[in-house]
Amino acid sequence: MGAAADRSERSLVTCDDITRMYQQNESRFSRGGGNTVTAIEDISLSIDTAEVVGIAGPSGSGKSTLMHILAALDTPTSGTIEFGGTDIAALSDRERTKFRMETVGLVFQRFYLLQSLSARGNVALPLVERGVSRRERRQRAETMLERVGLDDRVDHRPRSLSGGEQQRVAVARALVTDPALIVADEPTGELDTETGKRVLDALIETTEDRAVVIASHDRRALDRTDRVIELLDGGRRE
Ligand SMILES: Nc1ncnc2c1ncn2[C@@H]1O[C@H](COP(=O)(O)OP(=O)(O)OP(=O)(O)O)[C@@H](O)[C@H]1O
Repeated sequence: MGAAADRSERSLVTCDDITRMYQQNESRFSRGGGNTVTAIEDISLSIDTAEVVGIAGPSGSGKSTLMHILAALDTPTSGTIEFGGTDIAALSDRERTKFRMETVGLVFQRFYLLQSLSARGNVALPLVERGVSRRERRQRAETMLERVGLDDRVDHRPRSLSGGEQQRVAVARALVTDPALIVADEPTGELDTETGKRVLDALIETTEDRAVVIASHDRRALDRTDRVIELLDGGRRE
């Protein structure tokens, strides 16, 4: 599908012909001389506000590469990505980091929770750099933990929580800043059916005013989305 045809008035994120290449075996002694791997090629897509979009495709098809670009963690080698009218590739690294912190919530399969902090402390962390007062941070973190069904676990450290509970803490942390976009890479990967469902409930329930993108191999997760973008060998499968 062409970029123009895939665009709508309510578009939050628009990618036009994005390609991401990686240099392999690059070293100081063979600068630019390594093999080039094209992870994604000429992908165009648009994501609307309040949409839940799945990204599917076999291993190596480019899902994670696309998710990193959608999350403004990485930029394409060519093509453009616009987020609410902002050209992401035109930002400096510092500006892009600031933009990401204000706009995107990340949920990855490895939860990246800090072991030294309680569940509440982990969820409150993104609010520290925003200058939110300690009292309000605690309150907002507890509200968010309640929303994901962990109100009885607020004082627990991550290592005393199950995998599913840790993933729900990660979801609460991604939601606490009220981001316009949630980018979730394999959020239910290692979870049993019931726990996976709870994680998805927490992610999807709150989508009235935000978009959610979920990359997954898990059919049960993809079935919960509004539509699925299928990748194959770095391109969109038609
Ligand atoms: N940093 C990198 N350096 C070199 N090649 C990379 C790099 N990251 C990804 N690739 C390559 O790009 C292609 C797409 O990888 P990507 O991780 O996006 O796929 P994926 O669909 O997420 O796979 P999986 O489902 O296994 O996680 C693969 O061929 C991979 O080997």
